[in-house]
Amino acid sequence: MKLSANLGFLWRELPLPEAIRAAKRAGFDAVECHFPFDVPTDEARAALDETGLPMLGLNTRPGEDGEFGLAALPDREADARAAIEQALDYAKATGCRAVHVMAGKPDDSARADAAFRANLSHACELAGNTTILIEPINTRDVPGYHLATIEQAAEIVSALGYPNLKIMADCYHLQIMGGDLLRRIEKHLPMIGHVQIAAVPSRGRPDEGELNYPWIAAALRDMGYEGYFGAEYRPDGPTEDSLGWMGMLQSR
Ligand SMILES: O=C(O)[C@H](O)C(=O)CO
Ligand SMILES: [Mg+2]
Repeated sequence: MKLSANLGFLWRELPLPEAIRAAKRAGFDAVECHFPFDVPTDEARAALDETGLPMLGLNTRPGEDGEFGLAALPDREADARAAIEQALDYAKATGCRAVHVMAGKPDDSARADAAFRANLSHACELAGNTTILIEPINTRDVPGYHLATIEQAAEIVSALGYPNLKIMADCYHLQIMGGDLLRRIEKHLPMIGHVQIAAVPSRGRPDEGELNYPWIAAALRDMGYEGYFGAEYRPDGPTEDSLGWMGMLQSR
């Protein structure tokens, strides 16, 4: 299994270039991050080139004061598109493969849906070779988030019809929002651009909690998933001390 370190949660105390180097030392095959925009692109790029790790993804900026994305906020089209353009520019300058367009927590869900689809279309048309990801996020952690289920994400991907629009299937969120992980991932497999993992319910290291990731990873591989598994969990101490689970997945 190919493993990616999510540097929004792992080694988050380190500057991004140092976190990339730490991920390499620990044996990860790739990295992904959340909001790298304060780090000059040439510094991030230099660490990626030096380590040889691909950067799989980054997020559009979340907005202000507890906002969790902008793309589904009616009347915020200019802010949402500026965030998309900033993320795509950063991705292109660093060779990052995907941009996760964060939806946000709108008040009016019908207008929100129209705004989200229009902003995603804009993102897909600008993106070229960069993949655009949308991620269902559980509403226990983020009440009011516009995109909460894989079924909702699949309907949007299918309706918009862009080949570079994919779903980020975060097993932590999917398990909380209905479970039945394997069947639901298998049903939507051609639309899935990336998979993330963490324990449920703690969001701790993937060898804790109610999900059996070695088994899930082998089942996903058998059904044809060839991508990486992004470790997006919160270590309960230094990241290096939390990595005992890696061998269990790498050997599958
Ligand atoms: O929270 C998550 O699961 C994400 O993957 C994310 O990118 C939001 O920061
Ligand atoms: Mg995630």
